[in-house]
Amino acid sequence: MRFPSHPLYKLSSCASPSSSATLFMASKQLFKSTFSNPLTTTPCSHNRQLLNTYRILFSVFPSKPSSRTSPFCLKTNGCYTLSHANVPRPAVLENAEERSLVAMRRRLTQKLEELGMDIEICTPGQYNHLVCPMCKGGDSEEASLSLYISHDWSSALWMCFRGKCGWKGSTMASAGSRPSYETPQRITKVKNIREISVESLNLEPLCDELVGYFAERMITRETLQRNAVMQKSYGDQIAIAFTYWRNGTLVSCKYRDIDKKFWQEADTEKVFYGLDDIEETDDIIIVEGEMDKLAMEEAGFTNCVSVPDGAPASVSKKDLPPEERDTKYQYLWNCKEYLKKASRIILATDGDNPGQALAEELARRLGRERCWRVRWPKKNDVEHFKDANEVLMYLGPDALKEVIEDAELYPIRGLFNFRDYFDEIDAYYHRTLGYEFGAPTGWRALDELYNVVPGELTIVTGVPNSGKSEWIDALLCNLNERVGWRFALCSMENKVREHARKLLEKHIKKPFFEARYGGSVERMSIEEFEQGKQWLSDTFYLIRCEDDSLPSIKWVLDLAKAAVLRYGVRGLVIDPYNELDHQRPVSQTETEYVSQMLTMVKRFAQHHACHVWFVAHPRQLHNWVGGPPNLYDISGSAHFINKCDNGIVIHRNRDPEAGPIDQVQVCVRKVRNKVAGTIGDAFLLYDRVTGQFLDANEPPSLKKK
Ligand SMILES: Nc1ncnc2c1ncn2[C@@H]1O[C@H](COP(=O)(O)OP(=O)(O)OP(=O)(O)O)[C@@H](O)[C@H]1O
Repeated sequence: MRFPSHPLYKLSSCASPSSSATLFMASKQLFKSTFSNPLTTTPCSHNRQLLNTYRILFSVFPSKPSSRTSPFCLKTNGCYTLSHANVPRPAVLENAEERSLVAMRRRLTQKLEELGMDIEICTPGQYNHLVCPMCKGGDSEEASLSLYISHDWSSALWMCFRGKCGWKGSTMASAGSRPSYETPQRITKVKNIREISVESLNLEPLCDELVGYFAERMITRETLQRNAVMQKSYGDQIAIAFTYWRNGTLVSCKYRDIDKKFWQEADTEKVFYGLDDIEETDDIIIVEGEMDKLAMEEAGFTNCVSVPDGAPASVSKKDLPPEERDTKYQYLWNCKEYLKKASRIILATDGDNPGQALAEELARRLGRERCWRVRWPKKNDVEHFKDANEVLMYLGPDALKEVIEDAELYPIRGLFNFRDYFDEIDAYYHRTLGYEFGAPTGWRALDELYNVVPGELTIVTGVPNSGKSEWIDALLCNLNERVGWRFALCSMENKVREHARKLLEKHIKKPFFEARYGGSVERMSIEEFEQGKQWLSDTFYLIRCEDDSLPSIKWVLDLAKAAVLRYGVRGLVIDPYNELDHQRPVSQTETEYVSQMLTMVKRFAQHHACHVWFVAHPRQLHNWVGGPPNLYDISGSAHFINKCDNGIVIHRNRDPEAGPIDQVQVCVRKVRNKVAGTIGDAFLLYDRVTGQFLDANEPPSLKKK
């Protein structure tokens, strides 16, 4: 039957004085108690039905649950409470009965464990809740499997309460008996949708006290009337009844008690609450609860619907299921005719994580391009208001209206506006990010041309023996000395001890050994050496393949990521490129491979704000006449020069007639970021004794004996 005058139903004509007296008493109950009737304590009709099924099923067992705890007693948040009491184990098996109990328990345990149930914390004679071995509790990993083990461990019966799974079965401890169970049902469709009416559900007009309850939440009598909010009596207790309509016909009803426990009429159609309000509307607001839908109306928005089932715990990682298998969001597909014309859908779900997950799930299904989202105003310095009803209650209808008017486009992954980055751009402008101009190299001549920006990639090349590795080491020492950076080193050609020697010489500015190359310069003392070792371990982290295999770029970057996260390194050296494992699929050219590899390196650099120096050799130069090579000469691909942020060629003079033999030319051949430098050549002097690089006009800081 149809609700007689919806939406013009007059609540004021509701209760007679006598009935309102009864209701007043009843509502006292409502305000302080939970319902004694188990039907009213289940959160949804589906579970209620299952409970009924259970009662019938469990009557086949001879022993009754000993616990007086209701098998499905509800926590205030609507979750089932679990009993984790341990089963007492007899210390001594005094008689045959006890021995047989232990044997049965062992056999039953084994059978259940074979089915994947972990029953260690289960108590016999009670309903225990476990993670279902079939569906693993879905995305939220809820303990959805209800397992009943008989008192004497002779049998067990189970059912998974997840709509998508529904796995159920039973088994006996007796030898030879096999468990019987049905395969999980994949789709739970509401079969045989019931025809309901206000009369058949025994719905009543709201009593004054409930109207008062809504008034406290700033929901007026007019709004309640327009939405046909009613009540239902359960013995001496009452619940609010939110009526669900489609084309003026009552299709479902959801009840709520004062503890915010919800349950819904069984076998009714799942639709949005307030569906008829969005017929033919271009703009639609979707909220997470009936109270929010009513709150929106107070702010002047009737074009609003509420989802019927609340929000998921998190966004599903799976692809969207086909419509007919999308059980959790059936209500959306059932209402698709109403939604398809909407050009703007404002997702005004709760500001908490489930609310945001719901917004994302809705946007995935409705099409992000026509979705908008709201930002709930601040409650205080740390918190925001959670939903529409909270905003209405604390800030009033105008503030709620403003929230909706200020709705912003729902973000589409990969599609941005500069506005999305304003915080970052502001920080860049005000130079609060750090190293916007790059960290200086420590050489006056070079600082004009090249500065080290976090997140950039520098390719370093030069003919063999030109001093590439030495120069990078010297640069790292400078950076550490000036700005305290630490580094991850993947230097495959260096023995660890030799690399340590080179770095220590640069740091201590004395030769490591008393040997020919040191000439008359004093060797570093044991104290200096010990202090240097401490500096080495505080400054560098080594990425090395401990077996003979070549490391892949992915392997190197994964370890570098660990070094960033664990030790806060700001730079990574990969020296040289050709010592990495470069196996590639036959279908891929070297050029494609290099491009892909450099993309990975750049992503790593940007994501972790870590500068990467990548050493690559030039290809064999047949007609080399002693000049610095070109960046396009790098062996493998032009992508090295194309993809890097900075390209540097290290070149040294080997002809005494052409100039000083210790002179090093640092050719900055590419600088993408003009803030950090420009192309040009800087000249440094190499001190072979200490491995230091010095500005050409600066005398080496050598200590003579
Ligand atoms: N300007 C220079 N004058 C003299 N010797 C130098 C100069 N620069 C580097 N060397 C010496 O050249 C040798 C090789 O240096 P380094 O390993 O840095 O070169 P590289 O370019 O990385 O070589 P490769 O391409 O073989 O890896 C070292 O012994 C180093 O001391």
